[in-house]
Amino acid sequence: MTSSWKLKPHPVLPRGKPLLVCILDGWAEGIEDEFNAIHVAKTPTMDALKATAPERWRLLKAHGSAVGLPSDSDMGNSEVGHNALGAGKIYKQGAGLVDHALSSGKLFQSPSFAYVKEAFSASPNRTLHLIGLLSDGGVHSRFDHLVKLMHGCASHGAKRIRVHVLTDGRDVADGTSFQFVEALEKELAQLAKKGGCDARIASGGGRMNVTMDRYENDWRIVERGWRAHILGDAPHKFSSALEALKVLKEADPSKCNDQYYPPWVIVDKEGQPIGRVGDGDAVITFNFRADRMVMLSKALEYDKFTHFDRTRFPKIRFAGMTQYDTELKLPRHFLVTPPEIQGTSGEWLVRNGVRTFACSETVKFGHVTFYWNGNRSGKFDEKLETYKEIPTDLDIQFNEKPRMKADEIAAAASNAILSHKYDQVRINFPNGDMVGHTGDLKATILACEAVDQGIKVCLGAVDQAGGIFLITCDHGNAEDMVKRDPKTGKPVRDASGKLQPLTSHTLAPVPIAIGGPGLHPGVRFRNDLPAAGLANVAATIINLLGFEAPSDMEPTLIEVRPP
Ligand SMILES: O=C(O)[C@H](O)COP(=O)(O)O
Ligand SMILES: [Mn+2]
Ligand SMILES: [Mn+2]
Repeated sequence: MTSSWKLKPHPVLPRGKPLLVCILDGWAEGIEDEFNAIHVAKTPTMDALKATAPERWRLLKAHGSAVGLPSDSDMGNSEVGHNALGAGKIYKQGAGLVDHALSSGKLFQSPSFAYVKEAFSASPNRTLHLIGLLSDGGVHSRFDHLVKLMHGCASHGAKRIRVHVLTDGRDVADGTSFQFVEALEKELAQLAKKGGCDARIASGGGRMNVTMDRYENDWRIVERGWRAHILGDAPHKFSSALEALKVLKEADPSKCNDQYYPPWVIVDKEGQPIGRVGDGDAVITFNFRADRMVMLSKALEYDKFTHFDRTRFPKIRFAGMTQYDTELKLPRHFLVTPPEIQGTSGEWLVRNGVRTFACSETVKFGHVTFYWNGNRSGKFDEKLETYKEIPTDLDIQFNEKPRMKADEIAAAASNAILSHKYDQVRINFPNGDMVGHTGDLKATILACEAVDQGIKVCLGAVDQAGGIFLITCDHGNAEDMVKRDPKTGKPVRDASGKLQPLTSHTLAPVPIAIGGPGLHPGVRFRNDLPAAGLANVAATIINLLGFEAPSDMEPTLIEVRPP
């Protein structure tokens, strides 16, 4: 170890106490009424932490500028939340970086733009394909980015544009796909009118069913997207995107929501797909967030690829909105440089000999590894780190089995704590978030109860091992399951009097609690950091492991007073 990586021992807090770091995904403090799944759920373990040790329980900011998002009206999300938690610093994140690259025009001056432009400006027959999430959620993508990108490409010579759209219903309300498609059709018509550009929607599907899988949970999802967007092949063929959404929903209203639409393609009068990707075409994926674009990028970029049979592998010029994996350098070409996250707590701790066990089930596994470590897919040190992924169940929606793998995660964490092989045991319970995104209130209540029971098991192990715990969350979701009037906070009803489920994250602050028999009795939360956020957690963890935190991290949340 070079001396620059050496952390000073903490003046009071010792090393050698196993530390549980437990992230409850999608869990925050909200209005306490019947639409707050956490409030309604029986959560005695979390309730006791709040009630019995007020100096060791507090709230943290988990949205907007506190996690590097463009504005305080941006809800938090797992990417920026886990980046901030792991790095201990606030970085300007993807959405803001793309805003700047587009408004300054720098995006269109980048070498990667020149690279894709070469394809679409070579001949009017060469097509530019844009693939991504059609949404203004600001989590994976934004509608205004897509619009600016299309217009910019047209003014740089694109004569034929095909947009392949994944419908959202997860970061925005279910059913809004219709509005987004209508708005996109208007922009495409403008491109035709103003620029003589033949611009159309060519294929699509629901984001949870088509293309946007993550962490290699289910390659069949990406394969369905490949077939629709690249090969022009899908079980459902329509003459327009609006027709696709309408007809599919009417045929099977229970299954065809925005998140889960099956793949569809737009065909011409002869029944031929209008947007197959051919040799020499350009492809841009317009999502800025990494996790759900990595798998598609592999399929688009890698010569050697075994996850499914691509049938045809067109020779394309491909660029991502950003580089989705900087370790893998994937994709090679990207329009906006991603934040360079350096000196994360993971790296500091490894370089000071701390042994870590990290675990979640597949859908959140990369959150406590890849995102925690600053968007890095590998380990820092094979010997000091153990990563355990518990496979997520396939082929069911998350409200069908709200316990998900909470029991397995709790058991793995407890065993790791009791083994005394690790100094830090870091886990993520996905339930509040994954079930919260379904909009199913009853199931989300069960999900929160499962998480609370999982925490209880983990805290039992912490007690037995004489350890310490730090429990916190990455952003809100389960604490608010209904759309509300922003001024009054009262639930809003649609024209037919029905309440509208809220499937997205929220702006709410998240709790953090510390404790355990190994915690020095004088440790308490400081009261001079009222605006602290997720980025203050890394220094806190480093202190609890017996070190002083690096000076460039956001300040620690704790102080030690004489007991
Ligand atoms: O990708 C998703 O599932 C949602 O868009 C955001 O959820 P996450 O930020 O909790 O992963
Ligand atoms: Mn999350
Ligand atoms: Mn989520």
